[in-house]
Amino acid sequence: MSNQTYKAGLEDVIAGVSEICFIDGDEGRLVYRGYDIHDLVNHQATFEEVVYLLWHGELPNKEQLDAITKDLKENRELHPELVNLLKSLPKDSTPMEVLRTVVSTASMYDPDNKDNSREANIRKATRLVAQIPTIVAYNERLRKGLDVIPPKKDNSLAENFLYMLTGKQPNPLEARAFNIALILHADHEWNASTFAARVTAATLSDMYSAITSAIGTLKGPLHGGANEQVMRMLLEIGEPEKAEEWVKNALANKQKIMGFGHRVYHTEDPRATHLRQMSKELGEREGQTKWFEMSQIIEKVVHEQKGLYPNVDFYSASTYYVMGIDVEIYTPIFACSRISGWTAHVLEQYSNNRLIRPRADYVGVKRRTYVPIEQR
Ligand SMILES: CC(=O)SCCNC(=O)CCNC(=O)[C@H](O)C(C)(C)COP(=O)(O)OP(=O)(O)OC[C@H]1O[C@@H](n2cnc3c(N)ncnc32)[C@H](O)[C@@H]1OP(=O)(O)O
Ligand SMILES: O=C([O-])CC(=O)C(=O)O
Repeated sequence: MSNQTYKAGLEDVIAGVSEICFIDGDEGRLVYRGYDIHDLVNHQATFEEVVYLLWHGELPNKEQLDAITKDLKENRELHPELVNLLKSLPKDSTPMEVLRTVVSTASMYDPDNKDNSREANIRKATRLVAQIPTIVAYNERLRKGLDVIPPKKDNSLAENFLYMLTGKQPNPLEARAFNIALILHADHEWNASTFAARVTAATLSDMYSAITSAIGTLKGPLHGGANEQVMRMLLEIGEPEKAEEWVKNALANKQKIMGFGHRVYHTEDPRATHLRQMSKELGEREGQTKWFEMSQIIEKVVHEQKGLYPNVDFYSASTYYVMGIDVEIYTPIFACSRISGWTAHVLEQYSNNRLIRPRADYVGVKRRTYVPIEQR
């Protein structure tokens, strides 16, 4: 074993085959089932269409889109015991801890959980995509001591999430921006959380266990947790005039700037192109341009000094902030979208399964003789 090569962090290692998502990290391209994300966004696709595409491999026709949209709408309500659970969790839990716990518990209330057929797994995936936004929005209301706002049937998934946060129907620009954000975060090949989901599924464990693994993995600040850290950084800097000096100091102190760098992209992350534009447009509309201005300064300095580009988390932070969304739920919002990709990957893993079990290059002591405790 020891003379085999390995890559720290499995960098660029191909760990399996997939037909779901393609990334060209040099060209900055992201493709879902053959469709470029720029095309999906520019043609104003809905998130529901993208969910269908990821699960089934084709864009839906009108009938198929109506059917998945109806299924997703009809499955938004949580089991009453899950609402009770949300109310009973410690008040200082983070929204990602709550999401991980409630999704894990939801498996016990899912009538299909003991059935691992593709049909049952599509029904479970539908419930997960439909209910994760409800879990996040309900918890957000409860966390603030407010009553929950039940989902509204005629809303799209994007509109409904924003509606459940405030009780107000979102304006069309916000709803469109949020729908785009959901599309952009939907899938990203074998990123850490998706890989965690696939490793769990590959033991033939159930879909909820796989998704619970994925949520725990997304939570970390090197992955989905970075979007919250970006906003905390912008809030700490406070004003555009302070941004350049702040970032230069941070870099001089070898600090990582959250929202920059990526394991796969060596150029602009194609999602950042849309999110940058959305952050600018929504900031102008809300009369809150300073977060975008600050972000632009940070982007320039980090690129000049480190040659790094913003990733998906950088401009999503200021976009959500000017939409009035609390920083604490930026990573759960990522999960509201990525659940579409996670479930697509779990379905793909089951359809062509092999246990995922790599080896470690053991570099510890090879052989020792047991020493009785009184002689140590
Ligand atoms: C949805 C997502 O998961 S997107 C990623 C979200 N995460 C973040 O935004 C956190 C900040 N970024 C990072 O920590 C990294 O860029 C990662 C984890 C995303 C990718 O990491 P890796 O591919 O392992 O790159 P690695 O950490 O080895 O960085 C390579 C070099 O760039 C530097 N670098 C990478 N990212 C950053 C950053 N954000 N700020 C400052 N320097 C950075 C590293 O310090 C390292 O420099 P060195 O060679 O002088 O030591
Ligand atoms: O691909 C990755 O490493 C991280 C990720 O999930 C993304 O960028 O969306």
